[in-house]
Amino acid sequence: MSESTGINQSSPKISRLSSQNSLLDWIGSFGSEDIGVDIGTSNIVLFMKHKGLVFPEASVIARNRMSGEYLAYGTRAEEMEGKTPSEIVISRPMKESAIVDYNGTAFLLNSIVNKSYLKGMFFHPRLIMCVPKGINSVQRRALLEAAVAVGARKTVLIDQPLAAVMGMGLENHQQEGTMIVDIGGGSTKISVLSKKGIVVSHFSTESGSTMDTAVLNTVRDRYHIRIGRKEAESLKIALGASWDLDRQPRIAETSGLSIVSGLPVKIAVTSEDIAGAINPILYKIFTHIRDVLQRTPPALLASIRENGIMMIGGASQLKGMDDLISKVIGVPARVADRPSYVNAVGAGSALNYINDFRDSLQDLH
Ligand SMILES: Nc1ncnc2c1ncn2[C@@H]1O[C@H](COP(=O)(O)OP(=O)(O)OP(=O)(O)O)[C@@H](O)[C@H]1O
Repeated sequence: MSESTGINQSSPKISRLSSQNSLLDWIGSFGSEDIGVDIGTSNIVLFMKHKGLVFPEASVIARNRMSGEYLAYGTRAEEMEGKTPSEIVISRPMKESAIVDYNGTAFLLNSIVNKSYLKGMFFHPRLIMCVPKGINSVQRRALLEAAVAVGARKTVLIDQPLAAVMGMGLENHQQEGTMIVDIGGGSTKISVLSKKGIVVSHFSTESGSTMDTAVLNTVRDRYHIRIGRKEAESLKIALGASWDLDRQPRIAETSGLSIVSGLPVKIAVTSEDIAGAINPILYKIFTHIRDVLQRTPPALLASIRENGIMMIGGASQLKGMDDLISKVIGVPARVADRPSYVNAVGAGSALNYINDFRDSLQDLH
């Protein structure tokens, strides 16, 4: 069970912050900033109270294998992938929406905050961080330690679906019977909310990244060509999930290395190939959606049917995915505006109530 905060917009839960009047809080408030943070497997998105949305950075770091020294972070580190000598390791500190490299996550977050804000001597921001519903205590601690590394003087953890409804601008009374399907780079999170909070939720590891792996394997097996993850991602984005809807053949070109000749080659991949690769993943996601609907209290089902399924997360933008969900599940589905940023925007909106929430950093002591 998650220990993170359930935020109710119209009547925020009041549990007074004991460190609110502390000396550190007072000193830290000078020239400081409140920041909403969404650390994802693929991207980190920040929302700064005084600046708004910060352009997302890839959740990637570059490190020297021997010395352990960090060399780059974010999109710059991602661009180095496959182009560096063997002593430089490019890695993702998050896997399947969980922290797997604690120091790497702290370095990444610290670097992005520093870049976005000229860190002063007394820079001690207050953070609201999104967490998947049901996060375990080890992951919770890891996130709080990353917050400490940034010098945070207060940190509030907010369940992602609650951040999402705020990010979509829904008032508390409008969230009754809302179903959110968040298909990200590392996981799919499905939640149903009532006015009181999250009623049913489900977490699974089907994701944009597992789709990329499936595309990569299909191209290797079918065409005997080895392509990179970026190429697989581009094919997924270009051809999407619409084959199952209209059976219109579409093609996209990609380049890779022939396994037979060892030479670089260019090939055309079809939408049918991509459907063959990603359909087993999509249909698992549909099964999870059905399971969640079956566990949803009947009183909320009518509102879900009326409101439709809200899709967020980068991979919800897969071409045809909304129509496919509508057709298979029988409930209209639509993709939210800026689906990759909704959680961070929601955490940013929650900053207005930050004084009212308990400081999770207290649990570290
Ligand atoms: N137009 C698009 N069509 C299909 N997939 C897309 C598109 N744009 C981005 N994606 C995919 O979205 C995924 C990243 O989504 P997002 O940034 O929401 O993930 P994340 O928040 O980092 O991950 P998570 O929340 O699962 O830990 C990647 O797999 C990427 O390929």
